[in-house]
Amino acid sequence: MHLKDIHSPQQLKSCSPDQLNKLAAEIRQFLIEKLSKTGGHLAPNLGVVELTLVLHKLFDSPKDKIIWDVGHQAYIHKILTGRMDKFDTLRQYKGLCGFPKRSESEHDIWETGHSSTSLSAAMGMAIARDVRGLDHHIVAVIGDGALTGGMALEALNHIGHEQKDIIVVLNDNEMSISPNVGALHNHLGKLRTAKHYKWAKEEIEYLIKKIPAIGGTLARTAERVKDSLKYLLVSGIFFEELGYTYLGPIDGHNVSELETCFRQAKRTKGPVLMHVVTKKGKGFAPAEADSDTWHGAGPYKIESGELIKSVGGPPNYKNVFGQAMIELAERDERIVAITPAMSSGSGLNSFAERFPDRFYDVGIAEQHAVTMSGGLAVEGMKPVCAIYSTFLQRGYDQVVHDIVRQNLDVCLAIDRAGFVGGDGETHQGVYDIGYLRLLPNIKIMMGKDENEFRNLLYTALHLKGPTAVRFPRGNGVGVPIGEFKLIELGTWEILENGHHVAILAVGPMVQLALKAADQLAKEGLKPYVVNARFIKPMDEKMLKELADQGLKFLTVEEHAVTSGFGSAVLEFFNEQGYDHVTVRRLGVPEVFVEHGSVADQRQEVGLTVDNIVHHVKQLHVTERKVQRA
Ligand SMILES: Cc1ncc(C[n+]2csc(CCOP(=O)(O)OP(=O)(O)O)c2C)c(N)n1
Ligand SMILES: CC(=O)[C@@H](O)[C@H](O)COP(=O)(O)O
Ligand SMILES: [Mg+2]
Repeated sequence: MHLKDIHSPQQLKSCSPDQLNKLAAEIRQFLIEKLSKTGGHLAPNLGVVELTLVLHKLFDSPKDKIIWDVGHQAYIHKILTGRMDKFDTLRQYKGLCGFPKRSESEHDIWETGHSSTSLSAAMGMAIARDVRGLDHHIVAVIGDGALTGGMALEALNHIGHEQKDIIVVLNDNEMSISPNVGALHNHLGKLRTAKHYKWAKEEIEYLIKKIPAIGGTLARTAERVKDSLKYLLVSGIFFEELGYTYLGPIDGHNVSELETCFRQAKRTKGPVLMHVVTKKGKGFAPAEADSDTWHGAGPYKIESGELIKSVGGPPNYKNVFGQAMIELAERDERIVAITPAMSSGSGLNSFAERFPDRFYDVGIAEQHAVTMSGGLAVEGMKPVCAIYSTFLQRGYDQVVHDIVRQNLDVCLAIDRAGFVGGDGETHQGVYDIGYLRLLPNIKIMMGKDENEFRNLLYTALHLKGPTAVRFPRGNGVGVPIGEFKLIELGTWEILENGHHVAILAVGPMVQLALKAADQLAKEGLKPYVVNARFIKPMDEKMLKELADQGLKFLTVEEHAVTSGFGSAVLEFFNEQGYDHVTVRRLGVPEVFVEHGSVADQRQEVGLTVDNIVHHVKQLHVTERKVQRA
């Protein structure tokens, strides 16, 4: 059977291990070829080819539920469930989602993107199954990185307590995006090397009982031997003490071994922890050698493994951040950088090499990262918690309860603020202004370009109390990088003087606003263009001055309109008694914006030069109507 013949997982049921191995080779070739054009999460997927094949051979999806934690490694699952022909559109606008998507297939039983949710979802599904008297299997595939996520441990604890029939497949490749961290990771390391402790106790009993004649007696005796044997061997005692039957470590690339273990897991009552050891990037040498880089890669040349990157041009914001952090840490030994498992993505690898004792990758643990930053601050350090906007959602109570309420000097460096492109709806950074600006004490800011971003980071580190410095995914504008300079808190910048309408733009939207102003000038219209670089506190003096001129306002932000910067402007004028000021808000409506390019996403919601032009003109028209009335 060839890969092109597979249209349903049912076709795998009759495949021999040898046939599955041949399919695995075809799948790897398919992934390497397709992703060389589209980019995507190559290394994670190359590591789970055999695992996914055996899962779909031995379990009956969608009756049996297969959940993929993070879900970035579900490409083979998608290939085997009828979506192979869509891979040319992977992570593209209106194309195949890079994560499980319920609307794509009945086999995508649970949508993921953020890490560590699979076990909680599995528990919910298991309770539902049992309450309804059903008997299907529930399998959650979770990586060693995702297992460091707090909610995964919460669920692991609960499942063990309730003794639910759930098969937890720990896909252990020793890697998060970067090398995995933590004591649990170290424990797994011991288990990984325990080649002799291959089977759970049931399997030992099963083998002993097969010994002719004396097997039965021996089995009873073996109870004591086995228990002592278990303690003698490096065993999954951590998991077994939590109530799991531990099976492993298992070679995650050995189809026969995987089949034997999954068959054993299927007949085991109660929760099972299958410890599967895999190689991230397996089958593509560059990805095996550097699975951090190839965790999520852009297009590349297959032969050389060379990533196809645009050379020259403006610097990437994450690199601007990383460089700025090094320069700032050289000046101030109190500065400490914290990242929840995103050191590469946050541009902090060089910082980590330069200041190893002032850099902490805490694992996929956003809540811990935020509160640990608070601990650093109360002891006089200057923590910079580098965290994607979307992942900060995971640590929100810690921001409220631990940081802002205590008014601690913590700087939240909020990366990927705005649209993120291919990761799509689970990763858009479009809510943080809304969930932060309502809090007392916090200052929120976003630069119009990479140079101002540096200066705002510098300013934030000189302010008392909590700060949030937002910056987008992708490249800057290409402006010269100057010396650090302080920017007065709460001051905006008028970039274009004008009349009738003031465009108040945040971050990258400033560039769109300036382009719109250029277009409008050709038609004799000249709006103000204001760089609203402080979202909280706003430049209230300037707002009043502009309103007193009778101007109308157009706010532009790559953020949810509801609760965003534009709402803050509306609230301000309302509270200040400016009852007749017109404010139009451009931003992200109350929809989840799916994967595609950032340009696609902006186009979809109307964050475009043309739409800004349209709204300024519209405000002029209403202006003339009011004058005529
Ligand atoms: C809450 C959250 N934080 C961070 C991330 C970013 N992230 C995506 S995959 C990943 C590493 C996952 O490691 P692991 O679970 O071991 O899977 P592997 O890539 O090794 O297969 C991280 C940190 C995320 N998706 N969700
Ligand atoms: C799957 C996941 O959550 C991460 O791999 C994420 O895709 C990284 O995003 P960036 O590519 O913006 O660093
Ligand atoms: Mg891993």
